[in-house]
Order: sequence, then C-alpha cells, then structure tokens
Amino acid sequence: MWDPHVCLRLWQVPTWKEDGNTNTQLSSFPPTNVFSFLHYQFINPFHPLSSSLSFLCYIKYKPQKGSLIQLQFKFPQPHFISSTLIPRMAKAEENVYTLASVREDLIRQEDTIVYGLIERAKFPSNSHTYDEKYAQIPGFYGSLVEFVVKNTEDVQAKAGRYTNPEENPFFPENLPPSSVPSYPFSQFLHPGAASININKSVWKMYLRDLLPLLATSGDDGNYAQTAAADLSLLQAISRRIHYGKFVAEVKFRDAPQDYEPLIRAKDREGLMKLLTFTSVEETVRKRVEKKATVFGQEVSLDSDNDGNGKSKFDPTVASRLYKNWVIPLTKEVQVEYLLRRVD
Ligand SMILES: C=C(O[C@@H]1C=C(C(=O)O)C=C[C@H]1O)C(=O)O
Repeated sequence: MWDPHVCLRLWQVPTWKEDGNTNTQLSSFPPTNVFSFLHYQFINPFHPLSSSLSFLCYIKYKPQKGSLIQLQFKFPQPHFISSTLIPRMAKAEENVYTLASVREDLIRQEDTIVYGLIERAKFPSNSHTYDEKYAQIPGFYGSLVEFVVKNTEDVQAKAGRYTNPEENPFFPENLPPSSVPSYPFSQFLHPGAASININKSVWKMYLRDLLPLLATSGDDGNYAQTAAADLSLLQAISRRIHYGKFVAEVKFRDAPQDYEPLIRAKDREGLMKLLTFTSVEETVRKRVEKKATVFGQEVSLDSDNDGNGKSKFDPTVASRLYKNWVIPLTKEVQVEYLLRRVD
C-alpha cells in the first residue's frame, strides 16, 4: 500500500483551530480519470514546518511528471490550490540507500564531527556562553548559545534546511516554514520518522558531558564565536544520531521477517539486540580516535617535526563521545524508528 507512484506535497494547507485541534477541509479532488486519490496523510502536525498542516497525497496511477493538479478547500473561503506533481524518487534511486552506503555516509560524517571538536576545542570553556543570567538579550530569555542556535535555526528553516529528512532542529517549536522552492527529497523513510527528534537528549549530553571533557577551563571573551562552534558541532552530532532512521530503514528492508515480529511485540530489547553489530561499533570507535589524532596534529613543512606530539585536542574525547553517547543515541533512534515502522 505504501508504494504510490507519485506524491503531491502541499505545504501550508489552510487550517483553522477549534477545540485545540487543527482542522482542514478538503472538499474535492478534481474529477479526472487520470488521478485517483488514494489517501492523504498529515505529515507530522507537530513538525516545525507546519505552521499550518502539510499533506502528502498519493495518486494511484502514473500521471505525467509535472502535471498540474488542483485541490479545492472550503476554508477560509472556497478556493483552489494548484500544485505540480512531484514524482516520488524512482525505485532505483531509493535503493541508493544500502547498509554499505549508509555506513559510508556515517564514516564521512565522522570527519565533520572531528573537525567540529577541533573547532570547539580552540576556545576555553567560556562559561558565560551557557549562563542564562549573563546574556540579558532584550526580548529573549535564555543563554547566548540558545540565542545563537534558535535564531540560526530560524533563518535556516526559512532557507529550507529542515525540509531535508536528514535534518532535525533543536528548537522545533514555532520554527517558520521554508520560504524557498521545495526539493523532492527521497521518500525513503516511513512517515513516522518525522516524529522522532531526540535533540533534547543531544543538547543535554553536549552541555553536561561533552563540553567539560573537550574545553579547557578558562575565559577568553569569545562567547559568540564559542556559541557558533557549538552550533556547528551540535548540528553535526545531531545529524549523525538521527541518521539512525536511515540505518534502521535499510536494516528493516533487508530482513523484514526478523524485525516485524519484534516490532509488533514492541520488544525494544530484542530490536536493540538485532540491530547491534558490536564489531562495527568497535571499528567506528577506533577509526574516530585515529581521525582525531591525525586531523588534530600540527602540520609543518619540515617532515621531521610533523606531528611533534602536539594535538589540538585529546583524541580519546572523540572515541569516548562515540562510545558513550553517539552510538547509543543512534541506536535509540533506530529502535524508535522501527517501533513506528509498521504503523
Ligand atoms: C549504525 C549502525 O547500527 C549500530 C550502531 C552503530 C553506530 O552507531 O556506529 C554501529 C553498529 C550498530 O551496532 C550500523 O549497523 O552501522
């Protein structure tokens, strides 16, 4: 059933609020023998992009790419919305995601995280960055890092960042919708994926556990630059952890017969066991530490002095970050995703 030929995405469908519910009224689809409406689906009403609701409409037959379809709404006044059909990614394209390819992507993401660690380690702890009482920004209650992250996410949401299913905001509440033309990102994930966002745990872990390991104590006054480094690193870690959705989908497709009974039984422990590959985790930790050692070393043109024993940060912080938090949280995302997979 979940394999329509095309989908029609409408962002900002007109809605109204009643009794705390968001409503919309679709009065008709154009009577045509080409388009046959299968069902529509709210995509994550809590999603930051939905200042109003969004729809995915599935069309049964294969209309021409780019055909125009009109939907009629009764609210706020009778009117039509037109949209061109966006073809779903072709099957061949969807299969770009394999266990090997998602693992390759995770390996590339390690580079971004290690560079992020190096950039943040450039600054001392700069505790004022995290102090709600310090910032005192008119019209904003919160720390400087919150201010930078919230406002950057606001701008990036308008620029379309969160229309990519690989991206998850830290402050999804009240984010504006994208203002740019939409891109037909692959519909590889099950729609339940959109409701998974564990950035609250990522944020807590970052401030409470990672920063004390990474930053030397001290204050150099570069609070805005520190917050900017935090933002890049937080986004890289979040992206990596939420990539677990893609890993889980690939694993499910490779062995639905193994996953389905556990999902139906809501057996978290069983799922965790099934999706875990301890030898892969071991390799990941070792490789990350090696990358941290190599990327963090001083480089000089005099090859005798290369490395010089000096490092921009302690490389074991990178492997500890992965062992204690990144890998466990990625697996948590996988379990959460799988539990929604057969809804
Ligand atoms: C991501 C995967 O799932 C699990 C999590 C891993 C990780 O976060 O690096 C590694 C192996 C698995 O235990 C995977 O199988 O590649």
